[in-house]
Amino acid sequence: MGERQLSDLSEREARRRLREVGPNEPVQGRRVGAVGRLLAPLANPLSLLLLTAAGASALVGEQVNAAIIVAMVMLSSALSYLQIHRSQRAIERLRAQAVPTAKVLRDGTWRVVPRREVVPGDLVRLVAGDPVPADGWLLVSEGLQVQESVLTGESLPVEKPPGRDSRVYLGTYVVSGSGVVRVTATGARTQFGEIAARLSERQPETEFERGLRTFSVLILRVIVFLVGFVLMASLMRRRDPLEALLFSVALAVGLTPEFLPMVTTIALAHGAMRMASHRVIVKHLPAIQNLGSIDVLCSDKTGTLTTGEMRLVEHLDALGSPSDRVLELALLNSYYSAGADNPLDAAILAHVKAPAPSYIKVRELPFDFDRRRLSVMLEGSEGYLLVTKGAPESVLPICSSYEAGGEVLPLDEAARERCLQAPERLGALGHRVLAVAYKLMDQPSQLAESKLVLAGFLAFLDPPLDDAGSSIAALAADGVKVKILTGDSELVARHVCASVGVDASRVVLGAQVDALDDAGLGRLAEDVQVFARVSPAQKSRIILALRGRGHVVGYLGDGINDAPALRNADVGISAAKGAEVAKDAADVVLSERSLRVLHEGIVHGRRAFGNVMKYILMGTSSNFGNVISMAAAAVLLPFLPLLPTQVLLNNFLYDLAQVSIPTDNVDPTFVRKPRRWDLGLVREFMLVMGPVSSGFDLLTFAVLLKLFHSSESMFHTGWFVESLATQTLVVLVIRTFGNPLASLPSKPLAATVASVVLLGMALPYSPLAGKLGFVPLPAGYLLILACLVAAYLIVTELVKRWLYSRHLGRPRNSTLQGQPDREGRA
Ligand SMILES: Nc1ncnc2c1ncn2[C@@H]1O[C@H](COP(=O)(O)OP(=O)(O)OP(=O)(O)O)[C@@H](O)[C@H]1O
Ligand SMILES: [Mg+2]
Repeated sequence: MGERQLSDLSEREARRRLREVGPNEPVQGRRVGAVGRLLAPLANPLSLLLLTAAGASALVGEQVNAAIIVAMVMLSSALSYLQIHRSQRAIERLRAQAVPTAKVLRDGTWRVVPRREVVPGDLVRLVAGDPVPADGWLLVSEGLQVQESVLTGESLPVEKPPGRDSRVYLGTYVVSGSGVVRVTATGARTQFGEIAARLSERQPETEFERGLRTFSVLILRVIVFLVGFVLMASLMRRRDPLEALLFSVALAVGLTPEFLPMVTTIALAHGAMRMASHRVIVKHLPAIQNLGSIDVLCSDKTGTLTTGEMRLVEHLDALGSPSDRVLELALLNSYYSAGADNPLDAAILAHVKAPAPSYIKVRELPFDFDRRRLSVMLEGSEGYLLVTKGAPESVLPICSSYEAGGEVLPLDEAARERCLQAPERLGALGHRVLAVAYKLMDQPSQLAESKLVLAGFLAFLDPPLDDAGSSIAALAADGVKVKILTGDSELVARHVCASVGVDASRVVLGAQVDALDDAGLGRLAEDVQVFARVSPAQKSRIILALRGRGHVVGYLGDGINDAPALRNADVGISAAKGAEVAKDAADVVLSERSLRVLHEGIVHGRRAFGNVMKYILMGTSSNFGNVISMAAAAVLLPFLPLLPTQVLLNNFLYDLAQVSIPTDNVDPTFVRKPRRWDLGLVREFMLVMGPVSSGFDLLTFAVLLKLFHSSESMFHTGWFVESLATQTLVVLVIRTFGNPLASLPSKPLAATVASVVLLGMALPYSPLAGKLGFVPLPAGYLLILACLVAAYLIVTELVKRWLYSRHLGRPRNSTLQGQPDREGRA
């Protein structure tokens, strides 16, 4: 059936059906409305508890307290909401540049529409590399082969002839050939909608999210323990139960890193936006973070190390003499094959610049990455002609004779040896080599790829990219090992890798990969930098084996054959010009395939991570220490060490100072190594820095009680100011691994920290003081306070150096923290 007779949908009818059946999404994305998102931070149990407590306070006549609590809960929620909302909007705008599309026939013209707008009845054109956008049957098929392993487990592509029984399914993708599909079902109604949805989702949890979760569990445990303890102690001291409860809740709020989601989102969004200025699109925010953790980057060769623009440079007969005959045959193969959208075929067509002789195409055995060859059967005046081209290793075994100098001779062992000389010579020069073979037949009996005549070889030049060598060196210097996983031959891989500085002293072939179990492959893959003649499934296995050894693995590739590897990597990276299915499977899409841009992305990822880590270490050190001191004081003192509202205000101001952490500068040394969650460091910070900070709090208590014989209000005021100053200023120490005087914070961070400390000091002298329960502090105390804060900062600096050197200096061997550093380099 010609395409002219295809009955298409009108745009109007398509829109009507879209309204009727809904968008073509396997699982309807749960869209949270603006109100829902505004209320989400409020729904955190602590906020609810606080609001309940505020209600109770109001009932017993403490309206001021109630108002303060409600105001603070509202303000934090609003701030969080606004910031997160802004970042998400920015990310959605970026993501809109990478929406998946499909080509449909409507109102008589082929047009590209978002894939979610495909409706039943639509005619969809599929070419190699396209994901099948919905379920349907094939009206037209030109050697269409579909990879259905996600649904059937079958790893070889399935050939789909045209016809009503020839169905294609959402979730699969076209490996070669082309066709037109009549859509029968979309979205959740597709046969495999559910499976497809599950598969198209990324791994449920990224490395970063896992880290966040374990951290949250840690914090939750501490909160439950501490708050329970304080509540019991207060009740045993027969304090007012409402006040004791409020105080405990306030403590819990103080411990909760309530701005963590906001800080994380903003930090990651910052990274994403900076990457967007290099025209790199990040599809999921956590992918940025994972970029920063990558310690192994696997990549295919073409377009990463080389320009990807193929040029045909030689055409030789089987024994290596120049021959036009081989070029003629190659032209027939390229011209009549359906998936002509490929750089090798394009190079052949471009080289010849003349139309191919006219034949009738009878059949095609399309290219696939396991056979690595492609055959077409043509009908002409001399009978039936079968032309095959492909990797020499794949074509020679199906030949029984060869052609040289116009003569056809039997291909015995000795001849085979001689025929292999030309491709070896060309491969060693870094040329990609294809073999061409043919067979003449009277009958188109079967498309048997056997007993062919080897016509000769084609050599293609694909020069290495200028900046590939320097980018690989830069990545290596920053702790990212680059490994090449190519479907090309060992010789070519060796040559190209050597020219860009990848160690190709050992090259492992696909066949050797199959002989190994996962554990063995993992060990081997750590040592070897270059894999050649690997199939898509083997690429994927190598990635999984490396991940199994505790590496965070990125995969860069843009071909159909890269899709499984992209899916299985921690971060899949594809290019805008790549196959649709590769872009679908990727987390990050580069506008140009460039290792340099990717390197920058990795640095941005580490920066974002560095800032998130600062927030976490802040919260778990001085903030944690404060809460311990409060707990201790609540037990030891005859009165509450701070009023519940003061605890909340203190925490609120402290949080405010942290809002600008995502903007902070990150030490250049920090971004020079892959960074991963190190819960051990967090825990140690908590256990060491916390008590250090409590020590200074206790010193403050002593000063207030013994030196100044403070009243209850003065005690509250004195401690409020001390605690706010210490826990806020300590960011200047924690934010850098090195000397805080040599590494300056970003302007917004410096500004928020300074304003919060000054505001805290000014409050006791403000008109609000009375309502908040503050009294002016004596000048003498302020002087001592300044000394205490200075001493505290010096001590934390020393302790920080010790902690960081323990955690960041030593070679790691645990797979959970840092990457295994086999050479033991720090
Ligand atoms: N259109 C084609 N016709 C015949 N053979 C082909 C064609 N395309 C590729 N091949 C053969 O299949 C092999 C593997 O394909 P390809 O090189 O694209 O894999 P790859 O893993 O993506 O490689 P790279 O790392 O260079 O991108 C090629 O080296 C070539 O021998
Ligand atoms: Mg490729």
